[in-house]
Amino acid sequence: MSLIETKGLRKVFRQAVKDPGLAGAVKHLFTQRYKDKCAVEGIDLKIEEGESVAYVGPNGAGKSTTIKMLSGVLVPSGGEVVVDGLVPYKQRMDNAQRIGAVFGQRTQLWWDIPVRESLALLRDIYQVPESTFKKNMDAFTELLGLESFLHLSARKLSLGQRMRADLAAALLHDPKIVYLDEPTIGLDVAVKHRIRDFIKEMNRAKGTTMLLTTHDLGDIEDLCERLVIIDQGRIIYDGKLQDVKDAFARERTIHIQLSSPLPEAESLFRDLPDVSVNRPGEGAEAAFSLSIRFDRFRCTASDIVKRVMNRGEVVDFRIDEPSIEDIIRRVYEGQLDSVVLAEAGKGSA
Ligand SMILES: Nc1ncnc2c1ncn2[C@@H]1O[C@H](COP(=O)(O)OP(=O)(O)OP(=O)(O)O)[C@@H](O)[C@H]1O
Repeated sequence: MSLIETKGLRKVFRQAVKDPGLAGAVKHLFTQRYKDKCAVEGIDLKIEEGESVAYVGPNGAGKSTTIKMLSGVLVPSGGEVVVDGLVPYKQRMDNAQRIGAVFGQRTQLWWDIPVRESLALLRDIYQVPESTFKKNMDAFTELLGLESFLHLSARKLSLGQRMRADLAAALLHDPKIVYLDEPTIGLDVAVKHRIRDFIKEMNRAKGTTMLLTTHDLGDIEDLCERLVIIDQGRIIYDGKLQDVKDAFARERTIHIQLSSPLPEAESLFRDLPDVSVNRPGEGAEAAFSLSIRFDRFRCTASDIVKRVMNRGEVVDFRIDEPSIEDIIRRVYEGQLDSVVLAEAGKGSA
């Protein structure tokens, strides 16, 4: 059995239907109307020990609801969920010992006491042995740079400091699984990198299984090999991040710097389909540089560079990798349907 396994997992919320304005609120007091909102609609998910999985989707797709069911906060309306052999909503205390959770929008630290004391309280709650506590505190203090604000209360922390303290709090008891809900939201680039490095290190050194929800595509590319895309409560893609890139980002661009101008470079590629040549920059600079776009399934980067090298001296070149950002945006916008995505997933799993 996988470390995390769900079968047909569902969650239906009962939502109040109110007419707008004060009149609507008053009317609702007397004649209550409700509708069912299916937030998660039959999720089948298997996550193995040590995996790092990105769980992404547009706003309202059902990501947080899934994580809340995995962590035992919400009781499912249907289906099955087993995490490390436990049913989270039935065995909440045992489950809590094995998981850690970071919610970017909220903190689990006590608002008015110094971070150092919050962490000591968590040590007692989770009954972390003193030697583990000390080892983890030393490692986290260094990796996350906690020293300068351990004496401050959570109330006084900046967002980046708070997030680093929250990560330490979530991992203090060496959980097998960590749920990260938007762990880098609103952070500057330097703190983001620090947090990503820390997550990678925990996954690498301790084999911690990570399930990450994020709208930050840098997080996904940096931290996860597996991508699960959810939309309207259903999984529409589950496979390797690289497969999605391969299927939808066929286009590559090689930027070449030349030692002398190369006129009519277009003629070098006449026999190759789907190759186009641009000259970035202005004036003299444009004469020395080429940007060549090609379909990597129809020809290779070395084909392109070789042809240029036969006619001129190449000083430098770089290849632009496809960005996952555009692909996921297209999925969100419904441009790529589930059939096409399923095709991309063949060969993963
Ligand atoms: N407690 C609740 N009561 C009623 N409806 C809810 C509740 N929690 C979530 N929902 C609804 O369920 C759907 C899924 O919400 P969820 O928070 O899981 O989405 P999400 O994918 O995490 O979105 P986001 O990226 O915006 O955080 C939404 O339509 C939301 O309005």
